[in-house]
Amino acid sequence: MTNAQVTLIQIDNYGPWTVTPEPRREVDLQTLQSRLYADLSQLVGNREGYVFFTRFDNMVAVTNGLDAADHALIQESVGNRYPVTVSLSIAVDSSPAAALGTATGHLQDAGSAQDGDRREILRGDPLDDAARTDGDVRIAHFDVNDATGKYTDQLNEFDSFINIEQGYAELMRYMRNAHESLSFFVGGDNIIAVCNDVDEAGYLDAVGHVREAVGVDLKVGVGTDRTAQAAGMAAKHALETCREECTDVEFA
Ligand SMILES: Nc1nc2c(ncn2[C@@H]2O[C@H](COP(=O)(O)OP(=O)(O)OP(=O)(O)O)[C@@H](O)[C@H]2O)c(=O)[nH]1
Repeated sequence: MTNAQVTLIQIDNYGPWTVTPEPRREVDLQTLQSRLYADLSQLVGNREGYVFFTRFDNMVAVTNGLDAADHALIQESVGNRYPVTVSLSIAVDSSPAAALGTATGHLQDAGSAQDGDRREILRGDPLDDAARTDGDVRIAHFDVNDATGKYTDQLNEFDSFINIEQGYAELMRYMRNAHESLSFFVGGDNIIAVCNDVDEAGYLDAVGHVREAVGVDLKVGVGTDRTAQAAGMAAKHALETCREECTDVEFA
């Protein structure tokens, strides 16, 4: 059984900050958000986790292997580097969607995202080190078949983007509803899903659903390990096997 440790990262009181004392320049907000994501990706990545940018003001991380002290250090580091602070909430569940739901609940209980007094909350219980196994994190790395030939080299960038985003929108909803899995667009034509125990038929259904709904062809490599990065790397190798064998789904 998988045991995903998910951390919700939320910028504290960000909405009011973006308009105080008057609306801040959009380019500065975009720069702050992308730099914060880059720093978090490295801070969590150095400890074998993954961070997904989702809406930038809220980000989702898979943090198996990071304990409470690691989270506190990351929080402190952000507070020292940025004009904003972040709250972190951790939860563990065999269902990634349930883990994120629990983590979100802890933070909502502590106050609103736009509450000026709710800052640098750190809540939740990381997975006990003794309980960790090589089966804790399952990552499915989805990739569009021949995105270059079908979209990038054929269409203008915006129409390519619409096709990729429509594939993403269908997949994220399907994986969320059918498999309690969390899927994130990570650039290019790539989507990384944090999954629970989905079998081959489940992935084939997801790929078939997206093909039928919006005409986007996907393949997927699946990896399982103790940490997000190890599982993610195994998933990438499985994706290479899909390319070699011309298959839709491969497990590492
Ligand atoms: N984030 C991320 N992006 C990638 C990765 N591999 C490729 N990309 C991006 O995806 C784009 C398309 O690359 P590919 O998926 O290799 O190309 P393709 O034309 O779809 O070919 P096939 O996948 O072999 O069918 C690249 O331009 C990159 O932007 C990856 O592992 N991670």
